[in-house]
Formats: sequence, structure tokens, C-alpha cells
Amino acid sequence: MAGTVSPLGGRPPSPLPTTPGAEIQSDPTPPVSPREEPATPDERTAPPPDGLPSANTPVPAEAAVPLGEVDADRPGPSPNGAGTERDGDVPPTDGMASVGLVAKLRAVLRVRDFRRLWLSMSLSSFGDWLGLLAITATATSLVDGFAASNFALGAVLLFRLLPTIVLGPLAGAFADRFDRRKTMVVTDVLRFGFFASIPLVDNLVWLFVAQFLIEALSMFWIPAKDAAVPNMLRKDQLEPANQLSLVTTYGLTPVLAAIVFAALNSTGSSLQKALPAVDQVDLALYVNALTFLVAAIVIWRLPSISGRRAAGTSGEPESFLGSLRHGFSFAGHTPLVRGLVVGITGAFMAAGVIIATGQAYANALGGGEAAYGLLFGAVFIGLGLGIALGPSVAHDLARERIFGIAIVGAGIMVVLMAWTFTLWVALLLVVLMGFFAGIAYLAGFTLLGTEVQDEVRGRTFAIVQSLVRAALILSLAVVPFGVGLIGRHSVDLGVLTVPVTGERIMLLAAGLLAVGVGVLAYRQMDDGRPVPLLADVVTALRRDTTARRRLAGGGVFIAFEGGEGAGKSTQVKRLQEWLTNEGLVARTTFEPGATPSGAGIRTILLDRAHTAISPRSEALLYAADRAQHVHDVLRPALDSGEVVITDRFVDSSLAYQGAGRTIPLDDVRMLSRWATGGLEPDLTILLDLPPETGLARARGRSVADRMESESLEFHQRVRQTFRALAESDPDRYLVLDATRGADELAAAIRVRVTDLLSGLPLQTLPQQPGRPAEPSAPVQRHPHAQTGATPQLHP
Ligand SMILES: Nc1ncnc2c1ncn2[C@@H]1O[C@H](COP(=O)(O)OP(=O)(O)O)[C@@H](O)[C@H]1O
Ligand SMILES: Cc1cn([C@H]2C[C@H](O)[C@@H](COP(=O)(O)OP(=O)(O)O)O2)c(=O)[nH]c1=O
Repeated sequence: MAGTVSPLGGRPPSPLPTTPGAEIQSDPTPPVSPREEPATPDERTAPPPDGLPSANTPVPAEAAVPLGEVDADRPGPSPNGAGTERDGDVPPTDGMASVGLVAKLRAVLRVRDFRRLWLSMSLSSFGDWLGLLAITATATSLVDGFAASNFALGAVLLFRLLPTIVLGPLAGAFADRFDRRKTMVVTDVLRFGFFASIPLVDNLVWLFVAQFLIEALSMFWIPAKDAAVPNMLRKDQLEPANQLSLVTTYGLTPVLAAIVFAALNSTGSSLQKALPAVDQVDLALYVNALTFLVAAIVIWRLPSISGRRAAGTSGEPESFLGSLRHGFSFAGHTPLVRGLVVGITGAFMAAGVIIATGQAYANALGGGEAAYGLLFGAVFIGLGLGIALGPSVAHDLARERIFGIAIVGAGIMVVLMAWTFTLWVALLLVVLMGFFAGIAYLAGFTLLGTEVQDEVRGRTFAIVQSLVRAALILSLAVVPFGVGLIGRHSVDLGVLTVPVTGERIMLLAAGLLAVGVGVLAYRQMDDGRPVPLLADVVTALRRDTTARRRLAGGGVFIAFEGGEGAGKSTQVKRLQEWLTNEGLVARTTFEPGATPSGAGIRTILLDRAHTAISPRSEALLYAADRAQHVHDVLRPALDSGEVVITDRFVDSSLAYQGAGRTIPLDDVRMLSRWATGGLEPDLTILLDLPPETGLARARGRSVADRMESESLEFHQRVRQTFRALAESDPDRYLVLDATRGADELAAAIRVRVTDLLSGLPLQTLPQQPGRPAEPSAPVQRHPHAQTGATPQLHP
């Protein structure tokens, strides 16, 4: 039962605000040691608006997830010892995508200050639930009769809710203005005092007054905490932190509190004998009081909560009223925040309707109290699943999108519920509703934490909390009247009679309301996203990050691979000429040596005088060349929507350094992934040829370089590895028998590339066929080019 009241009272959810796209985005800020001055959000790189990896801002190397926090490199399935990088295109955080929830939670808990805050929060949350159980018990025990005890219960809840509406915004301004740590400590100490006073005074009026004061104090504590947490963690850690805190507050501590309360009740009589003045309810209240005292002590010892204020950078010259006004105007004028506020408020209003109609609905399903209990449990199961699994299901879908979609999803479930007459179907729908609601809740608070700057975060959280409570009160107050007013009718449709009852109409209205606010929120928050919603959702669910980049207008990346003399250079050139003739901006490039510093590396690598290069050193040199290549050429060209064709890429390292030099393939893969930031080709064309033939061709071209001079066996291993790589991911490879004639090969390549490019938004040339792009020209948008749909290609 505790759960119902929690959003109304208890320790409010106050999930830790977090990150959109936590799995994929990495904040270039290294993990902040809480002992150091934490980075402020504005110092961090803002996540890309579409939630896709920020492609145009090359991610610095140090943005890589600290190794200790990631299961380093977990290679995908690799038949024949080979394998391909999945999830490519995901910058350094690529590793993150493969990190399980548990590992992420562990990493979050490794941040000392956050761990301490979380522990003290958990303790207070436990105490709060226990206190709530005790207070409702006290309130009902202090009056006689059924009606009076119901009234007392309602009054307790009302007293918990009311102050928050009024005080919320004030408290938010307070949290943004004053030292957050001191605010939290003072409010905790005061709450300790008030909770302890309830059993001491033992009077119903005082209980209400104390409740009011406690809740008012909580209103100051929560925004301070919510606003402080994002400063303690890296951006990408905020989502798991939020998951942890929500599950603790709504999953673990209420259950624990209920068990302890029940245990206290059952041992009550013996306790009464030992301490006649203290009954079990009193004891629960004392325990609760103590948790606040402990929390105060813990928080006092966490200077990082003060954040920048402690460093003396505070002191907004604004007046208190001015800052209050600023908070409202910020929430009202920032589309993202406006969308969040509308969505969260609407969703809670709908939640209020569901709470208010729950009992009647359960009765209508014919299950009575038991059905009510089941439905109630189903909500929590759904919420838990949504919060725990949501981020991994949604993957790199922008949290701005998920938020609106999930609210609409929850609304649809409620609409369906309204016209469900079977308990088990209703239960299923309720689980699904909870699931969507959990996802929306997590995404919403995540966005508030990451997208709202530190200066106004407290106020923003406070406004949301106030509106949530107002929405709940409103629907809790209005719905019972509505249900009564509509009453119970049934509509005769000839074949069947449909019961039209107050609670069903109200549920329908709540569902429609949720769908409406979901759409509204989506519209507000989804400003100018280039990828159509459906394609976005489908590619996110399929984990197709490469398709996602292409959909976002991120160019197309084609690599040619194969042994010496396979005909790569020949085909690269021909493909580019054809694409240019077809009106597309196509760029050719190569490895090693396509950048100025790469050219130096190439000389070292291929000069036969350098015979003493060790395999590892060789691998590092190729990786260094590649990193520069990605940074200077590939990324920028792809970002401007070009078709980029490279002569050799990562597979060459896997084949030559991995198989050829017998460096473990996983090591080479990890190194390459690090160097490329996860960029991988959309298509790799493998020109497969027996090494004897290729080497003979190459020798006809020029003198053998250092690699070409390797043994035949070496080149055979190279060939086998290329083929194994292609076999392990057939969709992304075109393997061609390179003994075929050049024209034949070019034709086959054109067919496949036509298929690859169809319908993509690429840079097109004005009517100027036959003008090849300079391969090593600095990447910039072609002066007359424009991005549009791919022209009709003629393979
Ligand atoms: N399909 C083909 N059949 C026969 N010879 C070819 C073919 N394609 C290219 N060549 C010749 O083989 C040599 C190596 O070709 P090149 O494109 O430079 O290969 P790579 O870049 O793979 O080393 C060149 O002399 C080229 O003219
Ligand atoms: C890109 C790359 C190339 N190489 C080797 C393959 C080639 O022998 C050489 C590149 O020389 P290059 O002359 O560009 O090769 P090709 O003529 O076959 O196109 O470097 C590696 O060993 N590892 C790598 O990662």
C-alpha cells in the first residue's frame, strides 16, 4: 500500500537526473573524483541533439570510458577466430554499449561521494516508508470509527501534498541560490526533530502540523539533492544512477519497511512489556527520525554536494523573487523543459485517475480486493521492468523521443484497459502501462538532469515536483465525483451490451489525456530531428548504428580490402568516377598515409630499410595512421554527407598484423576500434585473389615494399583472414573473385553500391558530371553541393 502514497508523500521519487543515450554517449569529461572540483554541465560537451554519437565533434581520446569501468573490449562472436565490430560507429563509448547494467551500476557506486549519498538516501527512504506506515497507523488509531479513520488517512496524505505545491518553486529557488549541502543538512536535522516529536507529543493535531512541516522541509531537500547529483557523476553515468535510485526508493526500501513494520507489530507485545512507554508505531517513528540524523551526518561530510557554490562562484546578483521568476520563465520558454513539464504533469494526472479508479475497476473486473492487490502489484512490476530494462531496449534512441513515445504507449494501454473485462488481460495491460511509464519517468528525469544547467536545475526540478503533486491532488479529488456523476449504465448494441461506468469513462479519459500529452511533449522536444520516427525506432531496436548514421545524413562509407595487387586502387578509382558522373559527391582515400602525418608513418612502414619494426610497433603505427585518417578525412567527409571510398581500412590490420604477424586478433580489433572511435564501413568490398597472382601483378607495377616482401605463407594467412571476416558478416561484405576482368568487377560493384545508396540523403553535385573530388583536399562541403535524396543511379 505504501507505494500508492509515495508520490504523494514519502520520500519523493526524486530520481537522479541523468543522461540521454547513456549507452552511447560519452562525456569527454573524465570521471570526476568527487574530491576534486566536479565539472559543471556547461563545461561538458552537450550531447548531440539527436542522441546519435556526436560525429562532427571528434571525441578526444580521453573520452574513452575508463578501462576499469568497462569490460574492456568484448568481442562479438567470431567464427574462425575472426569477427567484425558490431555497434561500430559508436564513438569511444562503443565499449559502453556492451556493458551490462550491473557493471554500469557498479561503476556508478564506485564514485565515493555518490555511493555515500545513495546509502544515506536509501536509509532515509527506508525510514520514510516506515514512518509513513507508522503515521497512517497512528492517525487511524488516534480516531474512532471507520469514517473518521478514513478521513484521518486522507488528511495525512493531503497534508503531505499541499505544502509541496506552494513551497516547491520557492524551495527550488532556494536550492539554486544557497549552498546545497547546508540546505540538505539543516532540513535533515529539522526533519529528525519533527519525526521524533510525533510520538513524544502524541496528539493528532500535532501529527498533522509535524507532517506539514516535514513535507515542507522535504521540498527544500529534494531539489537540492536532485540538482547536486549531476555534478557528482559523469554524464553517461547519470542514467544508471537514476535507475539505481528509483529501484531503491520504490522497489527495495518500501518492501523492507513493510517487512520491518510487520515484524515490529508482531514483536509488539513483548516490546510493550520491556518498554511500556514505547509502542511499535513509536519505535518506527524513532527509527525514521534517526535515519534523517544519519543522513545529515553523511551529507555534512560530502562537500562535493555544494558543487561550485562551495568554490565561491555563486552569488547570482538576482533577487530571490527575480530568481523565482527566472525559473518559471526558463521552464516556460525552453521547448525541451516545457515538453518535459507537460509530459510529466499529464502523466501524473493520468496516474491519479488510475489510483482513484483502481478499486472500482478491480471490482468491475469481478475480483474485488484480491484483484486490486494484483493490479497494484502489476503496476510496480511494470514500472520496475521499464526502469531496469528501458535503457537497454531503447538503446541509442534519443531520450527526447523515448519520453513522448513512452507516455503515448502508456496512454494506449490505459485506453485498452478501460474496455477490458478479463482480469488477466487487464493485468497484462497494467504491466505494459507500468513498463512504458517507467521508461518515460526515467527518460524524463534523466533529461532534466542532463539538459538543464546547474544554475536553474533546482528550480526546474522543484517546479516539476510541484506540478506533479498538484496534478495528483486534482485527479484524486475530481475523479471520485466524476465516477459518481456518470454512474453505471450499459449500452445495448444489439449483439452485446457494453457496460458504461464511471470508472471506465474516467480511465478512457486518462488514457486519452496521456496520449495527448505524450504527443504534445514529443512535438515540443523533437525539434528538427532529421531521422523519421519509425526508422529511428526500428534501427535503434535492431541496434543498427550504421544505418542510423546514414539515416541522419551521415554519408556512406565504403572500404575496399584485399591482398597485394588485387585491383583495389583500380576499382576505387572507377567507383568514384561513376558516382561523380551520377551526380554524387564521392571521395577516395586510402591507408596508410592519406594525411600529412600519415604520409610520414607510411614511409616508416613500407620502407624496406626498416626491417626491425616489431609487430606491436607496426600495429600501433597503422593504428596511429588510421586515427589521423578518421579524424582528418573520414569523419568530416561522412558528416558532410559524402560517399567516402577508402582503399584499405581496419580489416587490413586484422589480416596483416593479426593473422600475418600473429598478434591476437582481439588485440588488433580493440586497438583499431580505439583508433577509429568505432567507425566502421557500411560496405566492405573484398577483392579476393590467390596471393601468388596478386604479388605477381604488384611486382609488375613497382618494386616490392616491406609488406609485399613477406613470405607467401604470410600472404596466404592474410587472404584467409579477409575471407573469414567477410563470412562472419555477409550482409556488410561483397566478396568478389578478383581474377575476373576489371570491367566485370566494376559492374558488380556498381550494382551493390546502387542498392546501398538508394534513398539516402547524400551530397549531390550540381549538373557537373565527371568532376572528381580531390582525395586529399581538406574536407569541406562542396561549394555548390546540396544534400538531397540520392539521384537515380545507373549501374
Ligand atoms: N581485374 C584485373 N585483372 C587483371 N589485372 C588487374 C585487374 N585490376 C587491376 N589489375 C592490374 O593489377 C595491378 C594492381 O592493381 P591495383 O589496382 O593497383 O591493385 P591494389 O591496389 O589492390 O594493389 C595493376 O597493374 C592493375 O592494372
Ligand atoms: C592499412 C594497412 C595496410 N597494411 C599493409 C598492406 C599493404 O602491404 C601495405 C599498404 O600498401 P599499399 O601500397 O597501399 O598496398 P596496396 O598496393 O596493396 O594497396 O600496408 C597493413 O599491414 N596493415 C594495415 O592496417
